[in-house]
Amino acid sequence: MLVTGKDILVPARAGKYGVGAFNTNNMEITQAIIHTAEKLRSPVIVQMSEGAIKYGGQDLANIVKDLATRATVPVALHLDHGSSYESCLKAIKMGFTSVMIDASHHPFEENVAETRRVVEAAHIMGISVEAELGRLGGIEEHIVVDEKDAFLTDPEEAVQFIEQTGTDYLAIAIGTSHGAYKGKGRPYIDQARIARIGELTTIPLVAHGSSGVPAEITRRFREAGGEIGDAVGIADDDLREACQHGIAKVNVDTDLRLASTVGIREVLKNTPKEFDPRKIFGLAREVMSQIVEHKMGVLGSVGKA
Ligand SMILES: O=C(CO)COP(=O)(O)O
Ligand SMILES: O=C[C@H](O)COP(=O)(O)O
Ligand SMILES: [Zn+2]
Ligand SMILES: [Zn+2]
Repeated sequence: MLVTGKDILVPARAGKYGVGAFNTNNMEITQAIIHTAEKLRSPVIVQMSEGAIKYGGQDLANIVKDLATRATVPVALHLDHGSSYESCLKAIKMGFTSVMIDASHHPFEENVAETRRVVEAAHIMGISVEAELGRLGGIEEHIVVDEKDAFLTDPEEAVQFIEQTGTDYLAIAIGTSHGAYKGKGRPYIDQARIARIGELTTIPLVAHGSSGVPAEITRRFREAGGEIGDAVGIADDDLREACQHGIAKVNVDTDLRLASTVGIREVLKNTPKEFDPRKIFGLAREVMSQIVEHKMGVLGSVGKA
């Protein structure tokens, strides 16, 4: 069933488990996400970035909505990193049940004002809202922040921000970053900061940049002819702990990108005569489903629907 993000995330925060918010860009990714959720009786969030909307538009949103409506587990369709009020309203018009307004690169007061505007409009239509405070390290789609200049979310500011905006859930900067290169060794994730923000707040918290970049996937990627450097992601144990402290929405895109490319590369490499798209995208869908299954197990959302 198609529900709002709040319907899914409030019980997750209360029950101390995380719900995967997976980015989609096509039918196969959407199927891997929603069919796996159905199989595991897990709630799930399917998200589309503005880039995904540019690529797949209403066609893709309709695929998500259709699968969500026919699923018996709760599914939300969420706008990832909405860059403006207009972008959020456009997504709501397309049938999204949850939107993110990401004004985190603006000064605090402007972030509050822009977020408030979105919250007021979205709530009239029964849609829930994610906002962001603090900056992720690494590369965001709208801003490049040097690792050391990136600033993490201040707990007291988070409390003020939530009070002043009425946002339903809040993305916090805790050391994670987008993409396949999250640092060296075991990337830093500030558990004490999550715990402090968790103590001071009651709304669900959101972790961006939460792909695990599993070694087995990068190994297969290379083995099948792909080129990737010292890729590293967030450890499973770190995500488990974060969910104990208040993280309820866990964003994953990179892992599915890698998994689909591994599937496609393996078919093309191992069967050079193959040109049936169902074979080529079929394995990609299977590898992505395994990633989704693993993540749901780690986050503890299995059986919660
Ligand atoms: O935060 C994300 C989408 O908003 C995705 O993060 P990853 O790059 O770690 O998958
Ligand atoms: O956080 C960003 C997501 O990984 C989406 O990336 P994208 O804008 O390239 O679709
Ligand atoms: Zn951002
Ligand atoms: Zn993100």
